[in-house]
Amino acid sequence: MNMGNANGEDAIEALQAHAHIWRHAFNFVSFMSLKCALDLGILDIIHDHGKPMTITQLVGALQMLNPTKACDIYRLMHILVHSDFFARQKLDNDAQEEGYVLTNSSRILLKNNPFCITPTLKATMDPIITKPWSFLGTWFQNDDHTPFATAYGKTLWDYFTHDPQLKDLINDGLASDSQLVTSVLVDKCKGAFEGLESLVDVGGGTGTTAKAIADTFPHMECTVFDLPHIVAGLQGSKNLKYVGGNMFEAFPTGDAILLKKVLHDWNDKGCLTILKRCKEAISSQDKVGRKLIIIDMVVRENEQVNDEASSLTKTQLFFDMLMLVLVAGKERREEEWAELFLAAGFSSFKITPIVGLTSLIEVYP
Ligand SMILES: C[S@@+](CC[C@H](N)C(=O)[O-])C[C@H]1O[C@@H](n2cnc3c(N)ncnc32)[C@H](O)[C@@H]1O
Ligand SMILES: O=c1cc(-c2ccc(O)cc2)oc2c(O)c(O)ccc12
Repeated sequence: MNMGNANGEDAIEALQAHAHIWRHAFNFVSFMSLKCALDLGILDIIHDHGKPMTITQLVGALQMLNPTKACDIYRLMHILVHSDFFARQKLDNDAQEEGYVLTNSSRILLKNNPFCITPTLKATMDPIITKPWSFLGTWFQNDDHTPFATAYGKTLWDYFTHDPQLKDLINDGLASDSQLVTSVLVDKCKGAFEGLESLVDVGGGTGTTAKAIADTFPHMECTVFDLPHIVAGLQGSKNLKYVGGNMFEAFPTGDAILLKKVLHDWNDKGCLTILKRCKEAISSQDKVGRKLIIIDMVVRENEQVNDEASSLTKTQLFFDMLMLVLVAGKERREEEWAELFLAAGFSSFKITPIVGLTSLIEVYP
């Protein structure tokens, strides 16, 4: 673009640039509008209505709505239709009048959907979690560990100790996120677990994944290992137990160690320490078939073959930024994983994409 001497083509380019910039600058509007729809319970109201719901019916059903704001609900719905969280449908074949219905992206947010990810979304949308993003620029210029630490003067883990509500919000979020991945895992990736007599889910949180594995493989002894305050008071079952401790020190051994969304919380140095501990733990077992199983993202940077692949990569990069802002972790590309495995002394690995953003990585001693 010629900066000094604007002509018609320059102006068109500038207008396109404006549109591009505003579209990105206002990405938060879809996010906040969706948060508002969740806060007002609009998704469940439209679902419970059972057929396309007109704006008048929706306004009538929003019992807490201040009547002076009723005329603005259509504006909220307008942006959410554009963001593909709702669609408009004719009330019936002959009718002119339209009503709102849910789309695939909003159905998964309904309370009774078994794969509901609303808790994860609520955690990510919480003002305590969104505030550190404003400190990203400051963080690049200071010595703090994370933008979260710049915002609050402490790590996310330390924040949890004085705000158990935030801890519960994030843990519920991670547990809800586990449901979908885990159900695909024990169905489509069953082979990865077959033949294992014992498995330790290190950083296993409240045990959503290990419970599903223990139920699918009743002969497998499963252990959930996490920080003492995370597993305190949790009840195991016949083939599932909880153990508290610090994974940087020691953890129980088994035929397989599982690390699900644990390594993305740590920088390379932290990951290397955890991976070396895992290598020691499975190497101490004198059996064939021992392995480390990782469930995490493998960022697919060079596969922009179509819009869907490119949008998947972009979402993975968003998560990468989330890890940078909250916990000094990162989402890794295949080459980055390979380097870590090699440095920790593993001999080989195999990646199997599970669903959407996440992959299963089997790593061999
Ligand atoms: C992102 S969460 C993943 C939880 C679970 N694996 C999942 O997929 O939902 C990371 C987990 O690592 C645990 N963790 C963090 N530091 C730990 C440590 N030093 N020792 C054991 N667990 C730890 C956290 O408590 C948390 O449950
Ligand atoms: O707020 C989060 C969200 C995630 C998360 C959710 C869904 C995914 O598919 C991947 C990651 O992970 C988090 C995390 O690991 C953490 O330590 C704190 C917060 C979050």
